[in-house]
Amino acid sequence: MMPNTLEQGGIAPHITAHYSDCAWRAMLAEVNLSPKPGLVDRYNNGAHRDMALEDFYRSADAIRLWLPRFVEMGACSAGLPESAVLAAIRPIGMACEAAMFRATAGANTHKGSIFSLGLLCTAAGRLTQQQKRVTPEALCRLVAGFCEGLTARELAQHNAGQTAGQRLYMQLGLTGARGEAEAGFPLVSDHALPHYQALKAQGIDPELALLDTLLVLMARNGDTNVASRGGADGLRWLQQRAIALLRQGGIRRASDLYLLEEFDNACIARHLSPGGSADLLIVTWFLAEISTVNSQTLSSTSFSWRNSDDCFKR
Ligand SMILES: CC(C)(COP(=O)(O)OP(=O)(O)OC[C@H]1O[C@@H](n2cnc3c(N)ncnc32)[C@H](O)[C@@H]1O)[C@@H](O)C(=O)NCCC(=O)NCCS
Ligand SMILES: Nc1ncnc2c1ncn2[C@@H]1O[C@H](COP(=O)(O)OP(=O)(O)OP(=O)(O)O)[C@@H](O)[C@H]1O
Repeated sequence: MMPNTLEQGGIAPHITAHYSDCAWRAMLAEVNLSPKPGLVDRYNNGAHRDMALEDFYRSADAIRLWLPRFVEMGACSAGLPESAVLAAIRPIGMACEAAMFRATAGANTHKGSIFSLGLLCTAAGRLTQQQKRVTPEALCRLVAGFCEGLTARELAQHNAGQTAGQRLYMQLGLTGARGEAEAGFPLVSDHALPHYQALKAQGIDPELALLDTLLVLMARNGDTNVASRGGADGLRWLQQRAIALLRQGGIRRASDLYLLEEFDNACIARHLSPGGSADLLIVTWFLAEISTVNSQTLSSTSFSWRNSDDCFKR
């Protein structure tokens, strides 16, 4: 199914394109970032046997077609209570997920990213329609509003144990992607985003800053991807290793990258991949990019973004 064009709820097309392109570039920035522990990147497929870099590009391109629909739905539903919005965007999320699985012949490349970016694009559409400033704080607060009660509804009360996330809530109490969204992405807003921005302000190369920020997320995140493969022990091991690397000084220079290659090899040997932290890194990049764009420029200019190849070219 191809996405339908919805009535735009009054948002100029270039603004819809800006937020959806930002989300698409966030996915490319994450997957191109290398070397990442356990994850698919430009160097290898990490601890994954069913997907490779090209699948991520195909997946991101398939998702790209659906991202404007989230922004538009956010604008169209701007008069509804926040609690009604998730139900309005779920069919778009499901269709986008189906498009991702078709593009990758069944591999789960971006399920968590669709969920988080879909919510953020919807929030951007709503704020724009309401003529409010689109800031990281406002976006995260709105996502929390859209997801209020989600953990209780889908994990605590009606948990059929069908998905990895539901099973891990029953086994370990992890709330995964739902819990992070419902809390307004606190790992991103309180830790990853300020960390990434502070490193860049110190003049650290943005790619190294983003790799260090991935470690910050891995050190704290109750990642259901890691727990579904390695259980509580695997999650603890991965968090401890990220904490140790950060305590040693983290990733500041190109000469530190071998530490991530060693971490990658150890993750591959244990068959562990921090997919949830990768998703939160995508959220971090998206919010960092949003906060650098002046909203007045946005309302008067037509954007032509860089080609995907420009994202973290080596
Ligand atoms: C809520 C979702 C993510 C449920 O998936 P599931 O039950 O498997 O939960 P789980 O928490 O394991 O999340 C799935 C993915 O999220 C990511 N993830 C895992 N842990 C975390 C974490 N702590 N923080 C953020 N993301 C995480 C991973 O990539 C993982 O593969 C989602 O697939 C879903 O319901 N999709 C339907 C589409 C939809 O609702 N769209 C509306 C909003 S766009
Ligand atoms: N670069 C990346 N490499 C791997 N996973 C990523 C990357 N970026 C994001 N992810 C996230 O990780 C998830 C994929 O993880 P995983 O392969 O463990 O899931 P699965 O296929 O459902 O489980 P399994 O492979 O254990 O059967 C996706 O939902 C995606 O959002």
